[in-house]
Amino acid sequence: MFYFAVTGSPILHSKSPEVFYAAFAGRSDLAYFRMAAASAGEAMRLFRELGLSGMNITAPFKAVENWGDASQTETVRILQAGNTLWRQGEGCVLANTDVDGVGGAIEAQGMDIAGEKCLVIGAGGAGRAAAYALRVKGGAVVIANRTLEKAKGVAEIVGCRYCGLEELSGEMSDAKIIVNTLYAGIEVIKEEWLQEGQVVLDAVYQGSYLKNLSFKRGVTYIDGRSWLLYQGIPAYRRFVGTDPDIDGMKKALESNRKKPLHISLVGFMGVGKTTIAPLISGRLNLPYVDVDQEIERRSGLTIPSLIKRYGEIRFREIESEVLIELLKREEATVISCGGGAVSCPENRLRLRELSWVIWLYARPEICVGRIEVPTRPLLARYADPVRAAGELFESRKSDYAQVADLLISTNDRNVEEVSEIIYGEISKVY
Ligand SMILES: Nc1ncnc2c1ncn2[C@@H]1O[C@H](COP(=O)(O)OP(=O)(O)OP(=O)(O)O)[C@@H](O)[C@H]1O
Ligand SMILES: O=C(O)C1=C[C@@H](O)[C@@H](O)[C@H](O)C1
Ligand SMILES: [Mg+2]
Repeated sequence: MFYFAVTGSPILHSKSPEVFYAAFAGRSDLAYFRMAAASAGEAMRLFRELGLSGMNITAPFKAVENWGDASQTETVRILQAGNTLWRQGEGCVLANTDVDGVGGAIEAQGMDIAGEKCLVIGAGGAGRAAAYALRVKGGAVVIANRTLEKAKGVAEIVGCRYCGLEELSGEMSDAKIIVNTLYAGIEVIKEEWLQEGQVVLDAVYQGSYLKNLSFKRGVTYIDGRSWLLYQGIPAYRRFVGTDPDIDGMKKALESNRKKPLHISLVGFMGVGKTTIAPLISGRLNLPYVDVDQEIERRSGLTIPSLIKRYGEIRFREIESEVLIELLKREEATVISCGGGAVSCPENRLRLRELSWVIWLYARPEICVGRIEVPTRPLLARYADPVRAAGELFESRKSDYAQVADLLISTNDRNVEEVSEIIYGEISKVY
């Protein structure tokens, strides 16, 4: 099994998993998920700990100083920013496929960049890549940023002009290609500054104000999905070593997943599902149900005595019935699952269809440290429960990875901190 992820903050909005699963074209040995992280350092630790083969990196983690250990491609060295990390031998390589993304998205519209004035707004990792891509293709580039020093720094690297945001209206008047790399919600372009014949490429791929403005002004609008596609193709080649299903990727980008109603917590035993569910429920003002507690309530037996009396197979059937019934509720609910619920394919299918699936992760030895091993039928019989937990986790890892919308590590954070991250991510998409 090979594991891939996309990391950034926020990250739940990312369409990279949809695009990569389409590119995988049904290969069952590849899994891809979103990884929440407080810093690039945390993302790198998780990359190693989870044995990932590759990772896409989005804002705000693209700066090269975050990925000090990785060797760099020539473009990364020039731009000091990267978005694609993969394993090579004992080490990792960092590349910048945003450069391909910008060129590909504009050229797919049949547009020539050479000789055209190009205005790039924002001087973060994506802005740098855009300015460089346009410059390399012969565009006359200007980079605009709120902090002038940052724009100046990029201009020096790329060999282009720079300006502050107060000069935007003037610079836009004769620009042909305008690239927005600012976060969704930051609106700096006024409608009257746009003119017919211009092309706007947006890094944002959902709910950008520029889409509507461009439509009103007769401007060609290319949304971030096209950029995502053309940066994803070379990233896939590096990750997998073969060509992706590009038509499948395009279709995946065009289709919008129906927003699920519920929020489910999955993950290994002791990771914090039961403890964190009521905290999220309080934050989002939604009811919560813990599947294990619900089974105990209905059966009048504790989970260990239920397994002892009827066996694990029967327990799994009951768990599946209860979980699927809860997922079919019409009222949005926070559902905390038992650690093994994801092993059943039908459960995984339903979880994905009907809920945002949050994978709470902690190293197996941390999980074991949090539980009372003698009360756990799946671990108590082993002389070395940490080792047994490690093996059980490995055997379920692909199930968690394939079902998860979002991984959050509980290794080094308390339950309130975990709950806040989930709230922050969910409240942006819910
Ligand atoms: N982030 C954390 N930091 C420290 N302790 C934690 C953390 N998360 C959970 N715990 C503690 O670990 C123990 C196990 O947590 P909890 O019962 O919520 O796990 P679970 O994921 O529901 O496990 P299971 O799959 O066995 O039901 C509890 O005592 C809880 O207070
Ligand atoms: O939203 C996303 O998933 C991404 C956006 C861009 O930053 C890309 O550069 C990144 O690789 C993935
Ligand atoms: Mg529990």
